[in-house]
Amino acid sequence: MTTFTDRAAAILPGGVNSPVRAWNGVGGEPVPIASARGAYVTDGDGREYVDLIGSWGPAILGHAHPTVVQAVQQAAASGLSFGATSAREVELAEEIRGRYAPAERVRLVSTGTEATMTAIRLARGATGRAKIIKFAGLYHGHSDSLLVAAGSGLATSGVPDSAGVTPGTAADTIVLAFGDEDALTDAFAEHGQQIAAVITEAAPANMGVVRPPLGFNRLISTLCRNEGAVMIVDEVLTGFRAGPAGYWGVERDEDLAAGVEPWQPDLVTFGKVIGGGMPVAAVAGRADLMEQLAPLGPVYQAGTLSGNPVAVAAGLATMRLLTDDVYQRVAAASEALSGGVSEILTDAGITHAVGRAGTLFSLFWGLGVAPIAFEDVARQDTAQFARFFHALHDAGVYLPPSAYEAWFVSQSHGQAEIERVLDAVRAWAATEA
Ligand SMILES: Cc1ncc(COP(=O)(O)O)c(C=O)c1O
Ligand SMILES: N[C@H](C=O)CCC(=O)O
Repeated sequence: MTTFTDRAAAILPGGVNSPVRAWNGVGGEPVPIASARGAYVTDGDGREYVDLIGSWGPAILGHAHPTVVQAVQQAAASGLSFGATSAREVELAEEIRGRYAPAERVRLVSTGTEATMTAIRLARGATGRAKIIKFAGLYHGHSDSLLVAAGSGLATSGVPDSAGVTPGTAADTIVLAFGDEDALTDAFAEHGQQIAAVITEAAPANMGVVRPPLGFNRLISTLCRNEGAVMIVDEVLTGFRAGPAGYWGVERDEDLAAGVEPWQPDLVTFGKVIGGGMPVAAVAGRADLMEQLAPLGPVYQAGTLSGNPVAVAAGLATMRLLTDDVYQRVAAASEALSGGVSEILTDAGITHAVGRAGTLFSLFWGLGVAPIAFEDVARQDTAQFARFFHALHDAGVYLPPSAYEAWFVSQSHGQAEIERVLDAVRAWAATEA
């Protein structure tokens, strides 16, 4: 009998439309998902799972929030796409700037990949320089110059560089170990006048979740300012999820509490949450840089469906629902789940570490200390994670099928869902110990 996986694999390369959806990192056949509501996804056979993928980040309110669904339905009834600016695009951009002050100007695009690609082009156009610095294990989407030593699906596959990226393109990308202050300072000493930008995830979350070492983001900001380079902070994943003002906001609040002037990104990229599950992303930042974009400036960027009215309606409704109460519930779920899982593993003598950045977290398998650099992340026991993944899946919990991805909770993950996950972890730990 032909299975769904066979049918998908016969038409979609690898059976998927994005590699992280395949189960290459854990083995086995992915089940098709038919629907999602709140903290749950349901497969084609009607089996329900507590969902910890959350569409890889957007579903912070839980799936199919009625207010968001209604906003989408109303917007769709008024026309699917205009190809001209509409009021909601301005409102969404204002909503972003109202929560994230360095986003002085905002250009809406459709994917995080477009946002980071545009940010790089803008930095190069504004500085007249070619080289960029990125950190090993961090993922910024799939544009050529960023597909070097990348995290997420590339780390999962064990092949962090992509075929098809020319040596010339890759040569302009300098790769450094995340958190290595000396390497960063040396790179600026050697290439200072050639460096257009440093791009970093506000907190890495595509090689597991890594809290940046104290002062590392500030050092990037200082070196960029001193050398005339652009600091690009990628908040596609962390933006409006790690905290109300992304992970930048977490560090800003810590700085303010310590009486220190917060550092500022020059450019910042968003995606995921700002689209509420629809294709919306953004590049934003300092007005003088952003005004280098066409039609004001010489750096070209465009998109037929950029600022699509239906997608923007989902993003705007989502952003407007993101109250302090939502963030408190997400933080409580994240704390209860990460703390609960860790306690069970510790009691069972299973070596692990928890990586946390704001409300984001992931587990590192076989490592006693949360890693910072990708070379340490890569020492994880991925075989143990694969056993864990399948045991939880059998028990009705859908984890990201990779040891290199964050676990995504939402405001809908309450006590019942957390208990269901912890029961499944307890049962697995008893067999594994
Ligand atoms: C930090 C980060 N940047 C960029 C991207 C690319 O976004 P997209 O998948 O929407 O192209 C992702 C996720 O995919 C991401 O996590
Ligand atoms: N880790 C990726 C983004 O954050 C997962 C999304 C994808 O590549 O499909």
